[in-house]
Amino acid sequence: MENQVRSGVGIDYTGMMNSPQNPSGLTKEELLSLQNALDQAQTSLEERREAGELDFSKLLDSMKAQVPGIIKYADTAAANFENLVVLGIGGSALGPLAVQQALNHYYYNELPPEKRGYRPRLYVVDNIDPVRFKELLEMLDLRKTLFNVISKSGNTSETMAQFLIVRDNLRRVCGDTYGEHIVVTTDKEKGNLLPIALKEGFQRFVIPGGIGGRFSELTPVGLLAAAICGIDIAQLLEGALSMDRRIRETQGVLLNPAQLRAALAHHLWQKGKTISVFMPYADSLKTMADWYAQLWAESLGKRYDRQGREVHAGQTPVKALGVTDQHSQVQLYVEGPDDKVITFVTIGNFKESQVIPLDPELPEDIHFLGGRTLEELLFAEQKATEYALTLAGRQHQKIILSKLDAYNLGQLLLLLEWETAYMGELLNINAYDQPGVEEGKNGTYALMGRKGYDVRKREIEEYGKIRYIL
Ligand SMILES: O=P(O)(O)OC[C@H]1O[C@](O)(CO)[C@@H](O)[C@@H]1O
Repeated sequence: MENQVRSGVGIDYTGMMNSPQNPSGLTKEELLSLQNALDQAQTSLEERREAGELDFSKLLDSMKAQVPGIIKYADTAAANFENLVVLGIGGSALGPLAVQQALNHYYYNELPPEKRGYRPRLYVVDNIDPVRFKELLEMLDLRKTLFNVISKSGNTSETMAQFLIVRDNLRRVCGDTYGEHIVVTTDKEKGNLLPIALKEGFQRFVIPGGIGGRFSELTPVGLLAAAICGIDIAQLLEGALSMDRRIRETQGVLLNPAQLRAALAHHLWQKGKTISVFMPYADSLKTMADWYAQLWAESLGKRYDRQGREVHAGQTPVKALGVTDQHSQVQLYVEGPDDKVITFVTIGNFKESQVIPLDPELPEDIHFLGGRTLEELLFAEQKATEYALTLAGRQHQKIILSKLDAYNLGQLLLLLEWETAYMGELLNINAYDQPGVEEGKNGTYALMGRKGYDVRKREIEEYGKIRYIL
């Protein structure tokens, strides 16, 4: 069955390969032509790993060793609180959100406590919209709420602002015990959050030094919230470790899944496919597309290559959802500019099945649905979209999860992280910094009056003098 792999995570890249139906697809020779570059990438990624740049892979074992401690804290937190609120942004929020949505009940927060295994509801607040924030605080009983403040740098304005508001509210409502409602996840040595946590005695978890936000889901950033909400984090890490080994120990583009995905992306990038669409066919993977978008965009969108030449590299990630977006974006994918490569993500076996009833009294035209299942309809629609794209000469591939569980999700996370690292090597850029984002952060500091940013403030004010406003 095409939407099936025996177990684990597989890649069906038929829709990218040359065939009578897809004459503009890649040939096997084209794929193999990148092998030397991929071998060099593999060597240099191992070196970077040793040097501490790829700690998302290197520290997986030590994360596994932390599991009992995390679970111990998580179980106590689950017994003491009805709500868990994650305060963070970017990599400090998207991973926890994606894993929760993928693995827990879709309506987890709405379930009665016994159906949640008496674990707290989870809210991930990844923005500073004042209306949403105020309404969240109004809705929660703060005496029954735990806040996990997550920031690798410990300096991010948005997260610090959220934290200050929450701390203030907690002090008013909970008095001297307010600190018991805050758990901080941040760097071991750096940032402003750390000294506050130490001074005020908040429970603390550490984000290891060599892991940037977008690569940090399998550290306490993601593991803590997942464990508090009853997700099997040991299995998540087991899956991650198995994919990590598979990628590190396998040679050859046709066998190594990260090399394959990066090679396909790189070939198509060179052929002008500047947009990478990530389209899961499962509502529970919708926020995984948000997580992937940050990973791909922030890692690969770079002005300079490693030699300082201006390259403006990077594919624009687009998030879509099957089948929903078949009725909106797919029109563009099939007939619009030929600048996209589409990755479907499918689940071989859904954990639930839903039969569509057959009613002979109803019009005959809808009888074909009766007796079939919703997942059959979903698979049929996904396959039909593949076919329509192929007929239109559009390139697509599919990541297949045999089923959606913690083990396979861990594998998927590592696959996407490693393929991003490989793509960084093929593009010859630094995939681990984000200088374009820093500029905006500094500008915000300046406009908000942070000490030491006066010159920048004057520059921005100067720039703002002439406006064209209708
Ligand atoms: O975890 P931090 O340091 O608060 O950063 C949050 C996010 O901000 C960025 O630094 C820039 O957008 C991301 O890379 C990161 O995930």
